[in-house]
Amino acid sequence: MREMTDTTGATDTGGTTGTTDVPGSPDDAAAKAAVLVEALPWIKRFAGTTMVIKYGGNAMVSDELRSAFAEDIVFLHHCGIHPVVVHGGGPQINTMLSRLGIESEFAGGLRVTTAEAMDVVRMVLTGQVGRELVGLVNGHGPYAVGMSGEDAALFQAQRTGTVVDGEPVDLGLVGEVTQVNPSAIRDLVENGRIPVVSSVAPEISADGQATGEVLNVNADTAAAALAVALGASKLVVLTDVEGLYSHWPDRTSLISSLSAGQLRALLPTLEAGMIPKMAACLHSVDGGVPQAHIVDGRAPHSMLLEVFTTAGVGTQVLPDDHTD
Ligand SMILES: Nc1ncnc2c1ncn2[C@@H]1O[C@H](COP(=O)(O)OP(=O)(O)O)[C@@H](O)[C@H]1O
Ligand SMILES: CC(=O)N[C@@H](CCC(=O)OP(=O)(O)O)C(=O)O
Repeated sequence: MREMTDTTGATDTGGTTGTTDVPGSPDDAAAKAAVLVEALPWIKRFAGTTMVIKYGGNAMVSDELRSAFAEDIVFLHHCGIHPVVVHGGGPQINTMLSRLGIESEFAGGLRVTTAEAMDVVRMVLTGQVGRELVGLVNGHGPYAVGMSGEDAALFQAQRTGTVVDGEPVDLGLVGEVTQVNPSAIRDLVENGRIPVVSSVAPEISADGQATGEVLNVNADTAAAALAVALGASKLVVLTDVEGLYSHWPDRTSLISSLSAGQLRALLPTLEAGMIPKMAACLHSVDGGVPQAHIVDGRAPHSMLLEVFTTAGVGTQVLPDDHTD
């Protein structure tokens, strides 16, 4: 098990093919066999469990990466793991908003969302990004089913604001998931499907009434709420950075592993997109998910390295009382 350490990010994935191995040579074959054998304990440990994989918009930057992501998801599925994908799409929303001439700003890592922007958020997440991921996964077989938090009452959300420099900020149509009804996700998983979830949610008022509005939920926050509700064995968050840095942007300060308590202490010092991301990891671990991981989605197949190798990659968050 990794200790809380700052590393340079160099990771021994144990058994990857050496550059000196000649393809097809006995050494090359032995190295490949070692990689497969190393995966065995992890397959045994996680087969039959549900993993929530959050795919950030910044990690979807090329066709190659998106295809590799779909392969990894199908790989998990065929190892007997039940992947549930929650996707983001922040940069894709930005592109559409600017194409339409709609201004957009962020506060505390969350989009200040007007009614006009909300229409675009919903359209891009459910109609564009989600559809594309469903299509890529289904290139491998009839697995993926797209859903939003509005479908089968998956999520209910209440409006939330944020605090920047001690001042409260009104975020408009932004929500925090207050209720998850995972029965539709469970039905899909039991039937061999891979749910692909967009993070918009119907609004519920403080007295429990549906308001008829739809709220924009940060995808990290939605993924954490879903991981807790599903009793997931892991939350894996794919983003555009190697993991959490204790002294961002000092690239020598990558944290390979930290406890929930250590993360709680670090959280007030974080900035930008890392705030909802690390708050989501903390929420999931506090809610009973045994481990949460931040992984660099720009490195093809980084998720497979995280799940199936001993050293893992990126940053992992563990409960305070973890034992192994
Ligand atoms: N302490 C930190 N460690 C790592 N990244 C950080 C940190 N603080 C801020 N960041 C920034 O947060 C970004 C990831 O958040 P975000 O852009 O919202 O990703 P995503 O689209 O995957 O949700 C990184 O690319 C980096 O620029
Ligand atoms: C409230 C809020 O900020 N919602 C996000 C939802 C998409 C998202 O979270 O996408 P990434 O994971 O790619 O950042 C947004 O509007 O950008």
